[in-house]
Amino acid sequence: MAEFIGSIDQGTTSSRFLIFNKAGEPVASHQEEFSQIYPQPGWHEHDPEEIVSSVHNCIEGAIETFKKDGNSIDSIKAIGITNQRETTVVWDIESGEALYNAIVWTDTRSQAIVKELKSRKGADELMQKCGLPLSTYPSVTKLLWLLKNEPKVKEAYKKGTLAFGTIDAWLVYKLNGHEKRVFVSDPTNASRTMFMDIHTLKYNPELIAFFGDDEFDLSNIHMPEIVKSSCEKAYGTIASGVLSGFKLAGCLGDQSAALVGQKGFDAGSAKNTYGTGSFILYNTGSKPVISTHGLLTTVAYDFDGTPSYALEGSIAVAGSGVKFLMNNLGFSFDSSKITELAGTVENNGGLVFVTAFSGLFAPYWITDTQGTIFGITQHTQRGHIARATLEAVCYQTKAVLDAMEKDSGHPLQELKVDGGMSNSELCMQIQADILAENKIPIVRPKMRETTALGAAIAAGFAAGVWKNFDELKEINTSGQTVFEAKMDPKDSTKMVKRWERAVNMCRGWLADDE
Ligand SMILES: Nc1ncnc2c1ncn2[C@@H]1O[C@H](COP(=O)(O)OP(=O)(O)O)[C@@H](O)[C@H]1O
Ligand SMILES: O=P(O)(O)OC[C@H](O)CO
Repeated sequence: MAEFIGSIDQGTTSSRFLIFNKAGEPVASHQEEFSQIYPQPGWHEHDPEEIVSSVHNCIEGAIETFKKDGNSIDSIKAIGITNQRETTVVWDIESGEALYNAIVWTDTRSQAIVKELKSRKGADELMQKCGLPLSTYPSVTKLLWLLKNEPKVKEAYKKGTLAFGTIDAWLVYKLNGHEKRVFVSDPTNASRTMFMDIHTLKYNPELIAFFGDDEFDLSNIHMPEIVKSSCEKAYGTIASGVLSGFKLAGCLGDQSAALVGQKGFDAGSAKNTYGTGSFILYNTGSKPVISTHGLLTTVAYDFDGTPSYALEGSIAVAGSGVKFLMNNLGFSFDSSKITELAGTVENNGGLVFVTAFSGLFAPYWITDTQGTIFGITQHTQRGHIARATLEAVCYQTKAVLDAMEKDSGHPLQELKVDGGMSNSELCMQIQADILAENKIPIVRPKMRETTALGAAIAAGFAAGVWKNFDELKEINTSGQTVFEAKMDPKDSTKMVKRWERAVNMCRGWLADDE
């Protein structure tokens, strides 16, 4: 009988469920967008219950197609989970009820907390221990904001019933049903909290103590047990719906999942996923490399207790810039039309859009700024703004790749790409052009659901559908598109210099009390 693997992909803007065959081809899928809640400038929330119900809906939708095509659900051997990382959920371990909306990774409300933490003794050593710099991005600062500002959260802390988790932990907990109390997280997700020691893949009491204070001892909060990314027993089974009783057997944060789905298993291979944000992961093998050039150190995957690590360049705004032009400025109703609009002009017309909606992440880490457009004249058209929005991601990608080259000492051979925005041919060509001096080809696979594929691989290893990396070799290899630079490197270098000038000019826009 044919064997299939299910994959839950819980992203920042939508949830999906895909079913893959052993050749790594998706045979059925369903996708659902959910609400983006922006209560104040800089705040970004999701409803945790809506996230769970969107996942259930996607499972039901994909299974309907799967069955209609004559397949039996008994041929689904296991289910993997991949998810937006850092996004923070707090719930009461006694009731299983969420105590606040999920605070999304893009949210910058914890800026004052970050500033205070940076002044504490030991702040300089955090990076060596957990691989992340102090910023509003990791989960810990969101948790601290909730403890300090939300009475229900404080109350649960005092009662000793406060549970904290990233989206993977919340989903596994809810899919299993509250009664079973399956409370786990994998190292690729746990490494994004700042509580996990990047060297041991365990919670580090020194890190937990660093973030506490006289009022809050964080060791009193229930945190998920960290288990391998691929594991038949730890993740439990789905408790309700059409896949009730089916095993959850793998879990990876979405950016790690994309690296796995792109089969970036060799040290030196790298991918960029252009989704809501854009995330470049560079496999550094079995040793964590701590960046001295503004990158993060993260766990790439841990299938069998011998983890692989990656250097990461996190860019906060990619597709969300496209969505901003659509939803806030009314430029179009469809993402692909933004690309068309950008194609109506030959160049950016002198415009640089620093899309710093959450400040600028890697490799800059600038917090005292906001989105800024430079170079507007009477000549400026909507097409120029659309083009500058696409270019912003590509400039930041170049800055990250240059930092990776410095940290690793090796130039990158090729950049594998995926994610919603990689559907834009124009954007991928701009990317290749902006990298003209680096001569890095952009390689886009035909099947671009690589994040979901990565989670399916994690679950498939646990269920014995695949046994080793060699068996994955042929998956998703045909029909790739390669984008090479067409621009003269002298011209792209000029563009990059203008971008760097714009980045420097936007520093310091936000005053201390803003
Ligand atoms: N043709 C396109 N051109 C530009 N952006 C696109 C295109 N298609 C999709 N996108 C953008 O990609 C993003 C969705 O990508 P996806 O990988 O699904 O993100 P996520 O996993 O973060 O939810 C959206 O922000 C959307 O605007
Ligand atoms: O939703 P994405 O694909 O932009 O990914 C979100 C990241 O995991 C945040 O770190």
